[in-house]
Amino acid sequence: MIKVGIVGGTGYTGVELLRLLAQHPEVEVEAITSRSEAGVRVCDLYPNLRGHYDTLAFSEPDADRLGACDAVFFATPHGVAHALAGELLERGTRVIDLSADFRLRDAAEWAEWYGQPHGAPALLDEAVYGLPEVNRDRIRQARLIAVPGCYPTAVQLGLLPLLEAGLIDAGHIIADCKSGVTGAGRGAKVPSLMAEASESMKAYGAAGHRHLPEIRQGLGDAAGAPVGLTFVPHLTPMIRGIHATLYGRLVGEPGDLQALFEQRFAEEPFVDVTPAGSHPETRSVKGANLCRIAVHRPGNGDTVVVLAVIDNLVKGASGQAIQNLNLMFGFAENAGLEAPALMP
Ligand SMILES: NC(=O)C1=CN([C@@H]2O[C@H](COP(=O)(O)OP(=O)(O)OC[C@H]3O[C@@H](n4cnc5c(N)ncnc54)[C@H](OP(=O)(O)O)[C@@H]3O)[C@@H](O)[C@H]2O)C=CC1
Ligand SMILES: CC(=O)N[C@@H](CCC(=O)OP(=O)(O)O)C(=O)O
Repeated sequence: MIKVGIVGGTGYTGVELLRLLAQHPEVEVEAITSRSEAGVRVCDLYPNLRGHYDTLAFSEPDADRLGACDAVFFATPHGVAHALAGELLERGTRVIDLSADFRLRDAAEWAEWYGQPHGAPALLDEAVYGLPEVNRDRIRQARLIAVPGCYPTAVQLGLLPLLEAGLIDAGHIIADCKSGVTGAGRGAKVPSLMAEASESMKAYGAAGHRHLPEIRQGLGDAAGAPVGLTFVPHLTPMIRGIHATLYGRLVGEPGDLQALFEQRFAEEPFVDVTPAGSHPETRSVKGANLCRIAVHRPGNGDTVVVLAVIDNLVKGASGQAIQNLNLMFGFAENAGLEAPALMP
């Protein structure tokens, strides 16, 4: 058994880590932090966890307690992991950061998009981008993981086969994405109110969202050259889920696209290429650490359309974070992540 800590345990990704880790055979949650709920028992705030963590209580973030853990997850707003990660690594604790603090390789680009100076540029060289479908071997050796964002996970997985094979024009890619409201976190915000978000749908960030540089970085690696990407996120009246509709212009004759996708992900435990002609639904991945992908070529023309769905809190955050932990510690990659999706 290893001991883990969670910084930011009251938020949606924090409690999702707890839900998934309750089924993990190799992990014990040693510490969970919250400044606002310190002293409160986890099962009193989250009744779904009654019977699982009955003695575990939130505590103030404390470097000594966290530093006694084998690994610490940061499920916190941007900037928090910058301040604590270096000290934890020095104590021998591995760090898995669910925020964007270590996702961009360039500290100046991070500062530009996140509106504050990068707080730990010296750690960027060793941070590994935690997308196992691309970086599995590096993740196994890593001490510091930057878990990909939710939109970036769906968009990159959906486009990797096409870009790696050089089958689409990398200069003109479109990612039209929809998210459920838990993507905005648990903090009270007017756009997340039921009366604002239900029975309606809106785009946001069309002129430039902070996930744009992260997605461009990953797709550029896959293509071997900078990519041109239009990314437009939308807020939809779901609790969980990301739906990405991805458009690329084919260059030349692509062959069998269904076979290409099936072969690319044949060995991937958490990517499901759905049958030709299918349209995966967000509810088919709800609660599961899974990306389901369908590929279409309308009218046999020169546009390829990829549909990718994930649960933003699982493959888009906490499940993917645990997948990284499993690789780092040599556990079965699916430990704690075996539950199928919740339907209906
Ligand atoms: N929601 C999603 O779908 C996804 C979220 N992420 C990222 O994961 C991170 C967490 O997201 P989410 O769970 O939605 O966020 P929430 O807003 O729901 O929760 C944030 C948590 O961080 C704690 N916190 C806030 N400020 C600090 C601080 N300065 N020091 C220590 N703890 C702090 C809060 O508790 P308290 O204030 O009591 O200490 C709370 O527990 C974010 O970076 C988010 O962008 C990534 C992928 C998907
Ligand atoms: C619906 C909603 O507001 N979504 C969030 C992104 C979700 C997310 O988790 O972003 P990170 O992974 O980078 O933290 C947003 O658009 O900012």
